[in-house]
Amino acid sequence: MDARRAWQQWTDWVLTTDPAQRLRLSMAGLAALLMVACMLVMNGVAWAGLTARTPVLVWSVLCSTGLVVVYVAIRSGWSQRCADPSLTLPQIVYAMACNAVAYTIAGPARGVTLPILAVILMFGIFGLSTRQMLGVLVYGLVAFGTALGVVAWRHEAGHEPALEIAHAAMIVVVLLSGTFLTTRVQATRQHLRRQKHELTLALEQILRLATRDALTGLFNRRHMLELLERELGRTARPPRSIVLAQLDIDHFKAINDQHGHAAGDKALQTFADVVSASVRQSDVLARWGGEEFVLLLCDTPLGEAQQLLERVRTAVAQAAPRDAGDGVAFTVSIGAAVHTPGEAAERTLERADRALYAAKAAGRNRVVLCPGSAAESATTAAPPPA
Ligand SMILES: Nc1nc2c(ncn2[C@@H]2O[C@H](COP(=O)(O)OP(=O)(O)OP(=O)(O)O)[C@@H](O)[C@H]2O)c(=O)[nH]1
Repeated sequence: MDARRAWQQWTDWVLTTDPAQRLRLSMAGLAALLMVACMLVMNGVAWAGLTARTPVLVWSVLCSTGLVVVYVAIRSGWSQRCADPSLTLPQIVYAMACNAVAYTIAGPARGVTLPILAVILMFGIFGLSTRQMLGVLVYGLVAFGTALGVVAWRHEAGHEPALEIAHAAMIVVVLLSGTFLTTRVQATRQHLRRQKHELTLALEQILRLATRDALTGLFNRRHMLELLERELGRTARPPRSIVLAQLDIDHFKAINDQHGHAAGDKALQTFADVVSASVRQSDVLARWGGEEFVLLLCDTPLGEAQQLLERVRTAVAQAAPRDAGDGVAFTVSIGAAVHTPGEAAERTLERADRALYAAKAAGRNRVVLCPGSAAESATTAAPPPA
């Protein structure tokens, strides 16, 4: 395979692989580089005659096997079945075991393994929980305690009790600082996660306040106008049939006057619930202000809209006495207009409003449709009451 094709394949892989998986493989690659550097140092020590070559060679084979196993487990996707697909804990446990063994076979050069222990622990800072890191601390103390014991027991070349005590102290310091740093980083990450969660909730609330009516939970006028502009501004072939309806509760002032403002509020909520339950999921209902509401019916021919609005009117008349409290009954008058392609939302709403006036003038509790274009409607809509 030529270099250009290999490069192309690699860049394709980088572009198509999930970023989290790429990060896992990069981290595993970095750990592999560290192990390879460690193996080079150990083999250099052996070649320099400071220690026996065979144990170092066997150790190198074991380290390489571990690297290959981890790489295959991550690259094949197998590791994604695990709670931590980066396999941070197994990698750290294995690397520390290799490091402790290196300490016992490196002869007088065993001090070189200690900085490597510090680097291994750094990998845990972002990937391990505080509990896991405490486990690693205990495991490290046992592993390196055993390694120090083995060196002392074998009276290795260059074994100096004072030097071993210094090594032991260094190992304890490295393990304790690694654990301390991990707990600090974990606490900071937890704090950031909590803050992020709070910000998300605050943003959701701001969005709700900006787009919803506080009393009924329906969209507010401002948001409905945005929706209308977006929906009516879309061009479609053939043009879609869109109907806009204005709904106004009849004699609402009387409800407030006879039953109090709280009963009026409850009636508005009941009205919103009843109408929402009577329309389709795709229809959009908004509180326009006071006891006025606007309903957007997309992809709805006039005949179908008439049936739907009649259903809404009947549902309101039937449901109100039951849901809004004793004696609070009300009806709704509805005026609707078909949107003409290219017409501004305000114009269609004006025509729907004129139809609403006609419904009120004709005795309320009824649906009046204003079919056709703006020009046509001027003749078909009933005039407002004198
Ligand atoms: N309880 C309550 N009342 C409201 C709210 N917003 C507006 N109103 C009241 O709604 C009433 C509207 O009265 P009008 O505009 O005279 O209309 P109406 O009595 O429904 O008469 P028609 O529309 O002609 O059938 C007023 O008394 C407002 O105070 C609200 O949020 N809660």
